[in-house]
Amino acid sequence: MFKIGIVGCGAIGSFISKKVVDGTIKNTKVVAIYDRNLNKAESLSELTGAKICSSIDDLVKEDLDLVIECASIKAVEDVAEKSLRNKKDVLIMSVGALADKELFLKLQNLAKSVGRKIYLPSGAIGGLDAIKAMRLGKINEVILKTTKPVNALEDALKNLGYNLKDIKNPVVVFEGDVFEAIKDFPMNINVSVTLSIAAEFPAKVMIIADPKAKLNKHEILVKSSIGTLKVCIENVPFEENPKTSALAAYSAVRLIRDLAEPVKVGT
Ligand SMILES: NC(=O)C1=CN([C@@H]2O[C@H](COP(=O)(O)OP(=O)(O)OC[C@H]3O[C@@H](n4cnc5c(N)ncnc54)[C@H](OP(=O)(O)O)[C@@H]3O)[C@@H](O)[C@H]2O)C=CC1
Ligand SMILES: O=C([O-])CC(=O)C(=O)O
Repeated sequence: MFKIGIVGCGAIGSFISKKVVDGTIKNTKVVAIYDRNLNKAESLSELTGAKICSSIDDLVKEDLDLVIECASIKAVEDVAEKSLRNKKDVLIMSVGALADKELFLKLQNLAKSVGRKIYLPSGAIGGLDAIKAMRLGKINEVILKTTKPVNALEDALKNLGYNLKDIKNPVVVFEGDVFEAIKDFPMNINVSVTLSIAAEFPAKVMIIADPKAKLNKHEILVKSSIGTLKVCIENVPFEENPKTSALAAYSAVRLIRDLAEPVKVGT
């Protein structure tokens, strides 16, 4: 039995748990969970039978094969470092944290020294298999254009001083590099950091708030010496958390399921 622990019992944590319980992820058990919101941890515990831990320290001491971070950028350092130090592999959803190069290198070196893995799912985007192969040539440009409904960007837009009622037409609310993008939109643009890590090249990012949009759209352009990649993905958002595309959770489920598969398809 493959034993997992989950930090963050929101949209993604709940979805992964459901897929363990319904057998989509086979031979797996959710053993331990932690969320700063006890109510959310309690409903996931009812579903999975998992132990509710009182802290991240508590959770990483359990007998686990994999710890899944699906909480927030701020939680990543603690979850990943403590999981690795306790000899557990870790899957990170809040990949935006790794825009901090020092943190990225620290975790990478730690994983190497303890012989464990850090998994970064493709999340809400696609095409990373091709981009990783292109990286073996020369990458010249990486662009991500993300269009989301206004409510999906609500928290970040309010912090940036936008009055949401004034947005009547699609408006460019951000244009700049990946490092600034994730600072301004920490809950919306983790994918720009995943893309940049796969390409080993900092993405240029544009974010558009569209009051008529119903889907989270990510358009990727990568130019390289091997060829040009264009990917456009239009994701259905989660009802419980419209900031998050359902594909992000499906991507994590697929990654966990594939860990046990004898055949690996895609780069
Ligand atoms: N890689 C990718 O492609 C994608 C990544 N994401 C990221 O994945 C993460 C999970 O997303 P999602 O499930 O939709 O988020 P939710 O907000 O639905 O769930 C996150 C849960 O984690 C809790 N939480 C947040 N910080 C901590 C902490 N430090 N310790 C313990 N619990 C914490 C939250 O509590 P509270 O309610 O109190 O905040 C909430 O219950 C987010 O960081 C999101 O930005 C999302 C989409 C795509
Ligand atoms: O789910 C999405 O469409 C992307 C997202 O929120 C993120 O990358 O943070």
